[in-house]
Amino acid sequence: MCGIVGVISQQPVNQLLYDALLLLQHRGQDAAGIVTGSGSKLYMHKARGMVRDVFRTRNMRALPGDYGIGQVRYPTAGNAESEEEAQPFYVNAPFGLVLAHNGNLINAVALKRELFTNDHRHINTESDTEVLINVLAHEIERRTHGLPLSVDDIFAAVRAVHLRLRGSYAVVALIAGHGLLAFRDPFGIRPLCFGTAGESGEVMVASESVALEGTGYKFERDIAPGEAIFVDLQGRLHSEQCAAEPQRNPCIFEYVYLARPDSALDGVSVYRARLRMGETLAQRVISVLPPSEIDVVIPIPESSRPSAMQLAHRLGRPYREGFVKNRYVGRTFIMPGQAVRKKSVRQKLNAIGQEFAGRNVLLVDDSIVRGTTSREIVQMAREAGARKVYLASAAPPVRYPNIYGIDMPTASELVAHNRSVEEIRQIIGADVLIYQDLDAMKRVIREINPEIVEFEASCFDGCYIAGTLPPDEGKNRGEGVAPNTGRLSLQGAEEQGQLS
Ligand SMILES: O=P(O)(O)OC[C@H]1O[C@H](OP(=O)(O)OP(=O)(O)O)[C@H](O)[C@@H]1O
Ligand SMILES: NC(=O)CC[C@H](N)C(=O)O
Ligand SMILES: [Mg+2]
Repeated sequence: MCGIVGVISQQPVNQLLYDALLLLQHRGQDAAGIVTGSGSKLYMHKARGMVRDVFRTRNMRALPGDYGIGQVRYPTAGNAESEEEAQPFYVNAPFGLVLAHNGNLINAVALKRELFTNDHRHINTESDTEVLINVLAHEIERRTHGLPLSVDDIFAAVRAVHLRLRGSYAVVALIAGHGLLAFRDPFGIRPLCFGTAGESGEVMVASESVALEGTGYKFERDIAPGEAIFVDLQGRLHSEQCAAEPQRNPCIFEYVYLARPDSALDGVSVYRARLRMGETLAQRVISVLPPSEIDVVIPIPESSRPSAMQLAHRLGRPYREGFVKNRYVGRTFIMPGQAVRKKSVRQKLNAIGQEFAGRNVLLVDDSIVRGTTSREIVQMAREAGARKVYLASAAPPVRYPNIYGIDMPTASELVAHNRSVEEIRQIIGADVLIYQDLDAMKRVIREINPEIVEFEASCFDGCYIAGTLPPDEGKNRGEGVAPNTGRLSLQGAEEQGQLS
């Protein structure tokens, strides 16, 4: 996941984009970038770091204009350390195009090769997003060739883009002097919605509804899977379904962890989904442990709170805040590198001794992925004097890699991969370990919006609806993964392109 935003206004948009990115900061902490447009001139600033660090006053002053896009990055392809891979990306032809992307392409290596051999386009970084912008640019260029750009050309280009890309992509792009384009992959894996403000048709597109609400925009609707919308500089909104067979399969992990609870994605309030997950988890707990064995239910802040609260309510046991979160430490799961993640758990969370001393505690987390948090937390609960430490996860075991925009690309790093619940329990060191049931979780979220027929839930069920990595890349995954990061790498694609 990453956070993306785009806006067309009649006023300067630099502060608006900054504010929206701050509201999306939980989706990406590694890099941030904004591009604004004034007439047909584009202005860009992007760098590694959190929003507050990347944009100083002088940078903000250098972003004039009344339309723009922004991104906060959580790298899932290429190199987290590369400043160049911060988004948005820019290509000068046709017209001047900038683009920001949330998601992950699984055929980026093949596309890079194709772009080089057939389209004579050079990709200079390891980022799949640079591939994406070049595919879009090529498809727009093919349709215009020196002629003025029409809305039909734009939608025809998006249709062609859908045919070439595999994987997940929610996209915002500016076409200099023309307007704002946004589209979502045919499965709608990553979220994207838009809202309006004022009488003059100001439009904002964002990954999550919280970015609209927090900046004074009225949520209009989600962008449908496969749909594209184009807003011209006068604020006229055009939309078209550009995929042949769209189907709504939102990523279920957004509801578990990625999104903010005060957002609604694809018609589902994330907060409500988390409360319901707490209810189904309570049923699992009751089937394993009599509630009388539990003295207190304690959430592992931040994301597990709604589920833990509802679970405690269902069990009729007290809910207590046993861990205090240092608000100046970011989300640990989306930090790059295991060493920094491990260190950050202790920096981030501290136990309140009296909530643990002599008690049987049920700790609740939203998910257990690498097990970094759980291992540390269980140990901290014991150090604080807990008699028994039970652990419940509001998500099912994460057993398979995610290749659609969550940075868990290798199975071996997942604590639940190829392990029984008992084996995981021993590794984590809990007295009892209880997981959510996948079907129950899907059912309760689907009850909130029955239009969602299926979810993208590959990290739980190993089913990859938008395709898997090609066998050679799968085989080379160890090598095809950038050193120390575990992320997919595009290295070598160009050489192969040159040879063919
Ligand atoms: O098993 P792990 O690999 O440790 O990953 C899972 C943990 O990481 C996340 O917390 P994070 O600190 O990122 O964010 P939060 O404050 O939103 O809970 C998630 O909420 C779990 O607590
Ligand atoms: N998490 C994401 O959405 C990542 C976007 C893109 N694949 C990148 O690595 O920059
Ligand atoms: Mg957490």
